Amino acid sequence: MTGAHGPGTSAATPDPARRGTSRRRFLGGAAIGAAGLAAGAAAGVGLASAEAAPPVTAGQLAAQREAQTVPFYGTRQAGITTPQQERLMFAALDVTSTDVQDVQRLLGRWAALAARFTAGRPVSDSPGNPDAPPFDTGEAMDSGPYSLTITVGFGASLFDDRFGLADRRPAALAPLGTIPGDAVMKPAITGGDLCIQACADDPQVVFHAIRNMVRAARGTAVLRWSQLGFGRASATGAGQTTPRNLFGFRDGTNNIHADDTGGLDQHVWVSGSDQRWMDDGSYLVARKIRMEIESWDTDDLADQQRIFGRRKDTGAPLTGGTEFTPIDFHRTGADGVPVIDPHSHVRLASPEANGGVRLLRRGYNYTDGQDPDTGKLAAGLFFLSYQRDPHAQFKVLQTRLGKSDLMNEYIAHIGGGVWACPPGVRQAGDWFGRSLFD
Ligand SMILES: C=CC1=C(C)c2cc3[nH]c(cc4nc(cc5[nH]c(cc1n2)c(C)c5CCC(=O)O)C(CCC(=O)O)=C4C)c(C)c3C=C
Ligand SMILES: [Fe+2]
Repeated sequence: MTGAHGPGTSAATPDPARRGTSRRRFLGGAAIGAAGLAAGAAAGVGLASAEAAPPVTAGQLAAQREAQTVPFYGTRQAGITTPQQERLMFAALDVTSTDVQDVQRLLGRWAALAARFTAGRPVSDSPGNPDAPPFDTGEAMDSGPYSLTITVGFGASLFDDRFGLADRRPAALAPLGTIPGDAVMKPAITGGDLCIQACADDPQVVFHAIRNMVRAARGTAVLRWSQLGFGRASATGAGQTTPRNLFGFRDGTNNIHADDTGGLDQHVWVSGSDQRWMDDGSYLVARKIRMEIESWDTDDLADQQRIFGRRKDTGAPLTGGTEFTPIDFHRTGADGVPVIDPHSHVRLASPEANGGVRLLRRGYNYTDGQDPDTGKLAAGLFFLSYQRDPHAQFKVLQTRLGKSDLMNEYIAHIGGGVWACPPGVRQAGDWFGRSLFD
């Protein structure tokens, strides 16, 4: 079903395998300089008494961070178990063409662009024709990749009767139905035929990636809604310190970490499902969750901690220990009352209360500035979660949380969606979700 020239072969998206101009040519040098210093320091151990290794400067560390790349090609998409970067831009798009070959070509163009952007390269190595708009929009021209990852997903609506894909829709992508707490989901920021999650350690790099991928969709798909995120609100890397959400609590302590391959295989990566094209993929459930931070800030510390079941300063469970001490859900106080409130967030979301259910959280804090109607800060958590089956995982947890989580007084789910993220793009010329169309 591939188009005559196959996806990804248009003039505006040259072969990503071609070596060309780096978005920032001198960065390689800067990174090698810093790495060289580190290697020199290691090699020079024997000489240490004679000559101390020069310290690595803040500038060199910043250059290293800027030059950092995450491999794009692979069996599984990056951006799912990749240690979480600092910045997010998320986009949901609707397909406007009714020709399935347009969709395939778009997925090929996106794969070629994603390969380039994640390597720190612009849309094209050519400056283009002075009488035509430039190939690349330019705002990341002086920037390295900053660990950019680009992850693409397919919404349930892509499997309607437009593209002949109805019988390829996995059971796991069937609509979740109404879940307690969903009453205020706004259609304008919910759903979408396609989604792109761009994560990097720089805000302009994620913006550039989404902007140019939306631009490359012109004539085939349009932007439906988007979201910027900052200050990763989950830890996914084993060595990452646990970040804080906008309620000020450590978030991600009990997440599935990148080195827990058994946990990831059990809870995150699809294998042997009813639609084999999804093997090595994962399902993304996103929720834009508004947080009433002004009222939260009037609540006393003891109550805030009761709501989560954890201490605000250290993240340790209220039953004692340090951040990573297992929670003792059976402990009662001298008064016979459970130390971890029966309606606390950690109890209701725990595997113990949900038949072992877990998911991988990858959320970001967000703010849309001030709410013009109320004057309050429009801020919250852009909850991103990956799993094998949203029905058996997200829905089970959110059904319990939506009914009686103490936190519900301070939050509202206002948008989001579910997308099937196919396996990885294997090599140049391959495209996102090729196995879906085979
Ligand atoms: C349906 C799933 C979940 C939603 C929605 C959700 C929203 C949400 N969570 C926080 C803050 C914290 N969550 C924490 C733990 C936690 N949350 C979920 C699931 C959802 N959270 C799970 C599965 C867990 C882990 C439970 C466990 O195994 O112990 C924590 C505690 C620290 C941690 O382990 O990460 C915090 C804090 C907010 C603010 C929020 C919506 C705005
Ligand atoms: Fe949570």
